[in-house]
Amino acid sequence: MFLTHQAETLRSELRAGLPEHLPQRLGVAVSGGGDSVALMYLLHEIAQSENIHLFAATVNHGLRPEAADEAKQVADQAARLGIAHETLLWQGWDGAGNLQDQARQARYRLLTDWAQRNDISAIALGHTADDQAETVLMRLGRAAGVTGLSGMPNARVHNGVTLLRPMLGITRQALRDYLSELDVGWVEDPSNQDQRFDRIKARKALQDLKTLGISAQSLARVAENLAQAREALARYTQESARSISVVDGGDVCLDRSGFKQVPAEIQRRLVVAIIAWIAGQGYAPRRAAVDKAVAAVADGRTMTLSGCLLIPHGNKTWFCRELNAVAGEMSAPNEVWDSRWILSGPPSPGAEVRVLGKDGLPQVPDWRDLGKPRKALLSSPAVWKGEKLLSAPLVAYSNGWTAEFAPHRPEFYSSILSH
Ligand SMILES: Nc1ncnc2c1ncn2[C@@H]1O[C@H](COP(=O)(O)OP(=O)(O)OP(=O)(O)O)[C@@H](O)[C@H]1O
Repeated sequence: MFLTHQAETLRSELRAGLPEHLPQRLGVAVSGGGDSVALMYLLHEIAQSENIHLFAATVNHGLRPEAADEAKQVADQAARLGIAHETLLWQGWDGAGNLQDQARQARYRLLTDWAQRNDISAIALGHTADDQAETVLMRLGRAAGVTGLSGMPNARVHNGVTLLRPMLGITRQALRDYLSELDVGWVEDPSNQDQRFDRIKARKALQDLKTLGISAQSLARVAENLAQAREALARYTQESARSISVVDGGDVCLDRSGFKQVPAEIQRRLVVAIIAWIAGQGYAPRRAAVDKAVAAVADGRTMTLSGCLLIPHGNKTWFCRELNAVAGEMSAPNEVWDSRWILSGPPSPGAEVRVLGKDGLPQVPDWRDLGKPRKALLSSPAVWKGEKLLSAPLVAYSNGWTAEFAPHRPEFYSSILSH
């Protein structure tokens, strides 16, 4: 295909937003809108010159009658480029929850499942500089910090698949101009005109901000700058964690006087990182709750937060799982318990993994000798047969059993860099 100077610039900007080494099989999510159609055409050029396979998918949410035709239009465009294309149908909405949110979650699930089925390790998405600028504007309204204002990340892993956003520096207009030049059509999503959505309001506000010299591109650059600052803060947090905390089994113990000496921003990041590591990413606490936790650590007070318990213990604060959060967790041996642990041992018919709890701890002979807070021990995983405790490997009562981290679970200090 003949490329004009402008198209060539776009292509190299897009390439710069992609990882240096592209996977052999790359996916592209194409809604049929101008951004993702342009992405498919540009990626097609790149895939040809770098000799990789490109695959495209469109999700039909089944919410608008025209959606099937739109998916067909993308399928035809893909076919003309020689790209394998699949339409993924969402049939899951049961009327519960927020429709936009449910549709979005379903879309990512369908796309990542599609990628896994086809051995595709990364999917490119068509978010643009305008989307990034709108995100930043909306987050300004929520008084976000460095992380929030760094906008959408250009890569993140979802359901085992890497989602790439290589066009965060490219404007929507440049992509539409490119398509017009190629004489390729696209669909305008009708929800774009709908004032109900904050994103659309942000889009309109951006028009007005132009008089102040604030453009989509400048806000997208702000996000990029802050993403670099976020990266630096994550490293600072990691270094602080290494010097003032130790990992004990699944718990993290933080030295109180060391904690008081690090800047407030790092204190908050430490607390968030510890909680995310212990309780899982789905438990991200709110800013006010994090501030309370920082104060609780500094003052040596007990607190519960997002499924974790913070317990002062000597000159440390012990972060562990909260008993109530895991009281109902049950799994078989060799399976994952609480998304964290795998307990394995000798064949024991009828054995199950449950929390040690108040019934189990008294059955462990020497738990007091461990010198750990009782409440931290209570929430440990244990192996039970009926009411009989077989093992509590994290409480030095193993009886031939071991407790290992679930395979996907990162080590604590490296998990800090993923925030
Ligand atoms: N129906 C769809 N089928 C395939 N891909 C889609 C679909 N909808 C959106 N996408 C992909 O997601 C990108 C962003 O689209 P859009 O901005 O509408 O989504 P969003 O819900 O705002 O995304 P996010 O919530 O992740 O910011 C598109 O450019 C495209 O790559």
